[in-house]
Amino acid sequence: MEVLKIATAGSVDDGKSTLIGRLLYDTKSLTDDKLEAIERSSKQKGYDYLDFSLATDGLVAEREQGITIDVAHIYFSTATKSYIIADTPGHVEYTRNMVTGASTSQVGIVLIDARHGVIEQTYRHFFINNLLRIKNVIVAVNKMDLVDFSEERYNEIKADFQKVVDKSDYEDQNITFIPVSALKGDNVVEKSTKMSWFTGKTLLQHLEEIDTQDIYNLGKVRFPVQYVIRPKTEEYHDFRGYAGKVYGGELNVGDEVVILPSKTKSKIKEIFFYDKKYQTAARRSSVTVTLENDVNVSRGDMIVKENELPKIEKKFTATVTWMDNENLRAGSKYVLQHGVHKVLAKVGAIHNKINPDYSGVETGVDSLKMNDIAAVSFQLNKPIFLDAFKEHRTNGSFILIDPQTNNTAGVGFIE
Ligand SMILES: Nc1nc2c(ncn2[C@@H]2O[C@H](COP(=O)(O)OP(=O)(O)OP(=O)(O)O)[C@@H](O)[C@H]2O)c(=O)[nH]1
Repeated sequence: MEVLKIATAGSVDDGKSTLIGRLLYDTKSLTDDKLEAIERSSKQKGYDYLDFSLATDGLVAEREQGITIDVAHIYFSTATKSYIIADTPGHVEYTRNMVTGASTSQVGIVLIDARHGVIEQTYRHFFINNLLRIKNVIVAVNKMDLVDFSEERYNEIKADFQKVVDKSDYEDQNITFIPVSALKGDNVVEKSTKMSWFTGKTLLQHLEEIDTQDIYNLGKVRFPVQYVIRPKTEEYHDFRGYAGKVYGGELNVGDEVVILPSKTKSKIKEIFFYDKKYQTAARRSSVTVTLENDVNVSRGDMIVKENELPKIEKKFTATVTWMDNENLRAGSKYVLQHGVHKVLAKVGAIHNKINPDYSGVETGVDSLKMNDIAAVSFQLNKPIFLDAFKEHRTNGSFILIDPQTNNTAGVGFIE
């Protein structure tokens, strides 16, 4: 079954929990005991509607206790797809959580309270969706019941949001606006009877119809070798397999390939998944391949197609989101982990700090604090095989590790 990963972001009280609760409720994904708890609590509180905030109560409880949370993941499925929702809090101090949540998502939901319209946080949420090249963004204008389901108000918000979209440099992005009432259930799973002026799909219908093929088939194939398999048994004496995960495209038997960094040429001879042989290794599959000739391949090498070489560089610029308590400073050193490689990286210049509210950039900055986003240049002690993040989400991103504390201190997206 297809899996669609969604990242949601909204400001406090925009109704994120309610929207997720409504999705779970209307798709009958809540367990009986959760359902009972919700009905009981709603009755106790004297509500004439269901208190969906309980559907995601684990997260809420953590938040109330002020515990630093990562990203909560919520799972549900329909007959067509399995869904994973990465639920991230929308505050500026959680920017790093939003980045982590969105970095593996294919769809972003930006929530807007219809009464308040586009606010500063809306810009930041959209910016993060753009930074991470999320192709499908759904702008859910919520609480339509509190603005009399007004088409005029909805159009006003849409026009305001469009001004932000016009500033974006990501042209292939699909942006879909949907007016909803998460609380009352309008246009989430069921079509609203109160907004006949809206002719689009409901949120779930839209999610169901997103073409995951289109999202997955991107970029060039990158096969970082995780293990070299050389069984020492007599039967397999000459066997040399290279195990790893296929990123960005497919590998086929007979493909002309190049092994990096040596740039030796070869051809894919066999593709194994467990003990069975296949003609094709699909994107994101974990396989073992063998090559036609006896070439020297080690862990950390990368197999790519002959005419699709990545860049081999020791110097590059990346957009970094900083995640550590200790500031990032120009001149300091980190361990940069890019796929299976760990190299030493020295921070060159911090070119500019980007204001995610689209108000421009700050120059002359020499340190970054937690949640800051900036263009930073790096110098490595060894070259890595990289792509620009725009062209390859996996091979275009990395993490920075503080060598003293071993903390993940930042994430980077190569420019
Ligand atoms: N009238 C109306 N109220 C809504 C709607 N959606 C959410 N609410 C209410 O808005 C309030 C906040 O909703 P939550 O779902 O808790 O908001 P949240 O964005 O998850 O907030 P945090 O958990 O604090 O981040 C609650 O009282 C909800 O009942 C809606 O469509 N209409």
